[in-house]
Amino acid sequence: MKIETTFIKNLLIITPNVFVDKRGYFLESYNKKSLINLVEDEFVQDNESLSHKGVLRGLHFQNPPYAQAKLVRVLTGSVLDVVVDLRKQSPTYGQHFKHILSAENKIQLYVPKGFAHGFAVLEDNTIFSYKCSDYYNKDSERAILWNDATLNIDWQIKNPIISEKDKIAEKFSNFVTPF
Ligand SMILES: Cc1cn([C@H]2C[C@H](O)[C@@H](COP(=O)(O)OP(=O)(O)O[C@H]3O[C@@H](C)C(=O)[C@@H](O)[C@H]3O)O2)c(=O)[nH]c1=O
Repeated sequence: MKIETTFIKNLLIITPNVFVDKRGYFLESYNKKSLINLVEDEFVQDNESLSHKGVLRGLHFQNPPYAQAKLVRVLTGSVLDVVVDLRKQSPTYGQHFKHILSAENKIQLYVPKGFAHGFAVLEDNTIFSYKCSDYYNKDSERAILWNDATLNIDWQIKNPIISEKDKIAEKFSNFVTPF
């Protein structure tokens, strides 16, 4: 497993070792010990979503004390994954990081607590899978507007398909971070 740091503190790119043989492949999708001292979260919930090409989900987070760290990956298809640093003491507060995650590259992102997370779907039948360090809590769900001008994110798709909830998400310009 290769673990790479990014320009945003504690945000990691994880590339698993893939063992290919005549049957197909094998990989360890999560190994707590390999991430020791880097990822201290205990993951308690696994989620999966299927999306069509052109879907955009995000930018989501849960308020403390229900904040979630996430370990995200793609099982089929591909996405542009985007995270925004919401930690007010962070030198990269308000900045975003993006990376292509695909069934082909098998890359995972470790997104600590204190980030908003979203993704734009680049292929039909994209299955997105992620581990979360806290349970879903409907009352603490928050969303920041994906196309807020202040964030200046190039999502690489035009006129995305988004949920009604995400259409009325908060503007980052009015946003007060809970982290
Ligand atoms: C996130 C979630 C949703 N749900 C339900 C609520 C709703 O009826 C349905 C669909 O939920 P949503 O529209 O919020 O799904 P979605 O827009 O895919 O939400 C997800 O987006 C990505 C970007 C994230 O980072 C995730 O943490 C999560 O917020 O599933 C759960 O039961 N458990 C969960 O953990």
